[in-house]
Amino acid sequence: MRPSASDMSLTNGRGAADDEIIIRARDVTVRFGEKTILEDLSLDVRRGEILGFVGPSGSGKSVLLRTILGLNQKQSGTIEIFGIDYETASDAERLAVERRWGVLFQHGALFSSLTVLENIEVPMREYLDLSPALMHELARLKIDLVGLAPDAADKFPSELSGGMIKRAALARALALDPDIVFLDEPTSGLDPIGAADFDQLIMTLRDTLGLSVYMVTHDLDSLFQACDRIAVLGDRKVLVEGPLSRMLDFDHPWVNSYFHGKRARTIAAPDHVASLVEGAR
Ligand SMILES: Nc1ncnc2c1ncn2[C@@H]1O[C@H](COP(=O)(O)OP(=O)(O)OP(=O)(O)O)[C@@H](O)[C@H]1O
Repeated sequence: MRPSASDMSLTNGRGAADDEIIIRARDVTVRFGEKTILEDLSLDVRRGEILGFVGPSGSGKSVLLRTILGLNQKQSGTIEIFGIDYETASDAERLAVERRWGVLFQHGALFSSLTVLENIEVPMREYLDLSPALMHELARLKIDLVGLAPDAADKFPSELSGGMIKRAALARALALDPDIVFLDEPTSGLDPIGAADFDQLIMTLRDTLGLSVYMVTHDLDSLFQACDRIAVLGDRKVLVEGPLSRMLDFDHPWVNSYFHGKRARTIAAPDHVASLVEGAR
């Protein structure tokens, strides 16, 4: 059963007890031409936590995600992931880091010409040296892990619902048994029950696999019910990070309107949480 919103206002989840920092960003500045997107930004992600990353549209959430993944250049600052600075790392170190993360890009980003099984096998082919039979077997385990029916394996993305696409993309992100997954807007486009189911899956994976989760989201339900900690991006840096209770106490116009707005008040109401739990059954 999902924890209640009031439970979630406390520091919670297995990550809270374990302070090991697996991503440490310090004083990160990213510019595109004259435009500064991130300036002296610092952020920690701890092992075993679900960190929700939120902020106004266009504030730079995707830019930060891409910068952590080494897909964007930064002008200054450092980002260590598993204690390794990806930018200055050797090829072997980079490979080792890449094998420990999985990414679910916005809209799933599955290869449309490949089946679900083949999509999940893409990272396995890239990073592991396994026989086709073993890869098939592992890919089928991932399909089961994310709650898809076995017959999803042979379907193409065009044959899947939005929720199934998210799950298939998550299965691909989990292909290498990563320590951390990066999720960019994982519940966007899902109906509330589908989104609640997906959040529940993420929480189960955190609890059973000890997975750390970095989740960019606009979804207040996810922030209130799934995230152990939240970080808010604004004014080119992390304005505040901590459990939900910290967001609720933090005095900043955007943070106030987001976490105390009408929609947030509805979500925080226990009846709403109960109805979501009931609906997800
Ligand atoms: N490669 C790029 N070149 C130039 N500008 C870019 C590039 N990538 C992102 N930007 C700019 O950086 C800013 C932040 O974009 P980003 O996509 O990170 O916002 P976001 O917070 O993820 O927004 P949303 O919540 O709407 O997805 C935007 O003004 C965007 O136009």
